[in-house]
Amino acid sequence: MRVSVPATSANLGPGFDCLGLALNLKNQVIIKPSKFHSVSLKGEGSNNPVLKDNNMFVSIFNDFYNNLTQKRRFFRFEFFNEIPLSRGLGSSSAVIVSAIASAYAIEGIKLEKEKILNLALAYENHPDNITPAVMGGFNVATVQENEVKFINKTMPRGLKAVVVIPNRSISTQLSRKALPFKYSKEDAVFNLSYSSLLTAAFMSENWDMLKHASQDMFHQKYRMKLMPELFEVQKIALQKGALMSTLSGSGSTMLNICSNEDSVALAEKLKEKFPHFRVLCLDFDNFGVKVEL
Ligand SMILES: Nc1ncnc2c1ncn2[C@@H]1O[C@H](COP(=O)(O)OP(=O)(O)O)[C@@H](O)[C@H]1O
Ligand SMILES: N[C@@H](CCOP(=O)(O)O)C(=O)O
Repeated sequence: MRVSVPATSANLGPGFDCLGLALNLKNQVIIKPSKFHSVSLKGEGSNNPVLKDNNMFVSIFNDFYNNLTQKRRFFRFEFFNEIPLSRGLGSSSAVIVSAIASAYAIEGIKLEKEKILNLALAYENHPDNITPAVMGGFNVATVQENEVKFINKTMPRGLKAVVVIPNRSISTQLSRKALPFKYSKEDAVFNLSYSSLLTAAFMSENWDMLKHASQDMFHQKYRMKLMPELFEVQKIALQKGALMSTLSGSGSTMLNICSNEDSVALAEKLKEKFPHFRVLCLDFDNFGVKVEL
């Protein structure tokens, strides 16, 4: 059985903990019944011993599998990871979502995507990464009485994401602690109005509005200060044709959305200016988690 899951970019500026979209950068796992437990890793995280010995995917998979079947069986897990860890591209959501989907699928149980999403909430209580990881596309999501309420929209082929990935990681948990405990009414109204405008821009495909609507007062400035070069990435991206440029999730990646036509030149310019960062030109993913038996 093969399961794949896309990277995600959350917040999109003002939509802290509620907006997110999926990118065509994927983690895949092949799971086979085996006499012994074994793990092989290729790609991102393959030199990290924790991922081999105490893998979050394996522990979530086992929790669900054991609960579902009451059986003790062994598996071989072959991971092919494209999503960098702790860079704000939803690596932890990808693991959570794909582990849950895998545990059911290997027993031949077909689980609705909404069910996977609600089970994933037990591991990540903000729905902005897990929703696009499950559903693909652009998503607006909130949690009501332990259920994710969301609206999903397909991303068009005419746009690309140019992501700039620094070589320094930022843990989501730690970076959430760096945010203010309280916000003023002005900041709350600011983010409410910009997040609403940004959502309307995505839903109506008014791409010229993205630049105006993607401003934020809740988290970016606090987080980007930890890596001041990110302000320069944002400035250059906007000058060189990005429709919007925001911190991806809790960072350290910057997400730049642009037209297909502008994407190569934008990526080249960012590579030239920031040779020590990784720059990828990606399509959007519109499918989300995928199980192939
Ligand atoms: N491919 C993976 N396999 C196992 N665990 C992973 C993998 N990717 C991420 N993780 C776990 O998720 C953590 C990163 O989560 P987090 O700090 O939320 O960053 P991100 O922004 O990438 O989601 C890692 O430290 C690791 O524990
Ligand atoms: N809304 C969350 C999103 C975290 O995304 P990640 O990809 O960095 O895990 C936040 O801003 O903390």
